[in-house]
Amino acid sequence: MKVKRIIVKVGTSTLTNVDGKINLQCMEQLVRVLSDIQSKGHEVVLVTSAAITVGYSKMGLSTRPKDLPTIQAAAAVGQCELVHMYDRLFNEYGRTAAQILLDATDLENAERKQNLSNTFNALLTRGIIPIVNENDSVSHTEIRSKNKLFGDNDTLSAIVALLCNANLLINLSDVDGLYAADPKKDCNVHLIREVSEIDDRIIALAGGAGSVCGTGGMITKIRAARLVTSHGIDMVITQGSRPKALYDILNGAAIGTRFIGKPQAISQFERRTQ
Ligand SMILES: Nc1ncnc2c1ncn2[C@@H]1O[C@H](COP(=O)(O)OP(=O)(O)O)[C@@H](O)[C@H]1O
Ligand SMILES: N[C@@H](CCC(=O)OP(=O)(O)O)C(=O)O
Repeated sequence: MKVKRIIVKVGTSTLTNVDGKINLQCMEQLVRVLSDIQSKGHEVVLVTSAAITVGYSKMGLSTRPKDLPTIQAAAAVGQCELVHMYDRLFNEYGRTAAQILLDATDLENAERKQNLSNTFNALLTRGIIPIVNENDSVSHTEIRSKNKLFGDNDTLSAIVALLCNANLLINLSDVDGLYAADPKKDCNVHLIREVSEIDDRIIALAGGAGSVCGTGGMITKIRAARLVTSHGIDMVITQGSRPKALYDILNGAAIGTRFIGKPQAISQFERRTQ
């Protein structure tokens, strides 16, 4: 297996149970697989959602709050809980994790963007696993989606993939990949295995979020795929409840839906390791 720099994004629908609490079985398996992949020499960045959902559940609320201050308070509570659990689990496997919270303004400013890129490189080259989320308690681009560039963790994961010159972006969701239509609305649709061109036809297949806690749905995943593939990075969407599939993906198996990076654009990291 060639050494790769991999970004793995996991969605709220995968990481939480219906009551909003962390799905510990899923998180444990994911951390175990990521730790193992890292032991094999790969560099791993985890982009995690679920802070808001885990937070409002821990605050004793039964549904997602509607007002911004309470949503942002929930994000603060949930992020603390998420990172505490990730840190404990990565420690169990002898790994060191680090938290990075960012928002659009960090990337608009050249100096902040460079600092961020340097931080990722410093962590990754030391074998530390960055755990990334949008800084929801400070910014509200994600929550209100005013900013079209940023605004959800699918997009965030794509931006992190570019910033880190990653080789591969893997998006773990509650579906097996991109279907010909939303499989929660039409159970007869087929899974699309490979997409080499993200055109209007592909964009038209994508619907919104499939659960109350998911925010972007398939459309933000396709936009993320369009961003990374235009920079030569492949993206795979697959089922998050089976993290062991990550081994097969790294071995080149046809798992989920693979969006093929444009061949003319090879990432700097690829050039470094060729
Ligand atoms: N064409 C499609 N193929 C697959 N899933 C789709 C499609 N259109 C809409 N969806 C919905 O997108 C959902 C995944 O997005 P989302 O709910 O935001 O999850 P996550 O929390 O993983 O980001 C699926 O559960 C599904 O209902
Ligand atoms: N930053 C938010 C996640 C927003 C988001 O994009 O969620 P999802 O669609 O589940 O990936 C949080 O941590 O709750």
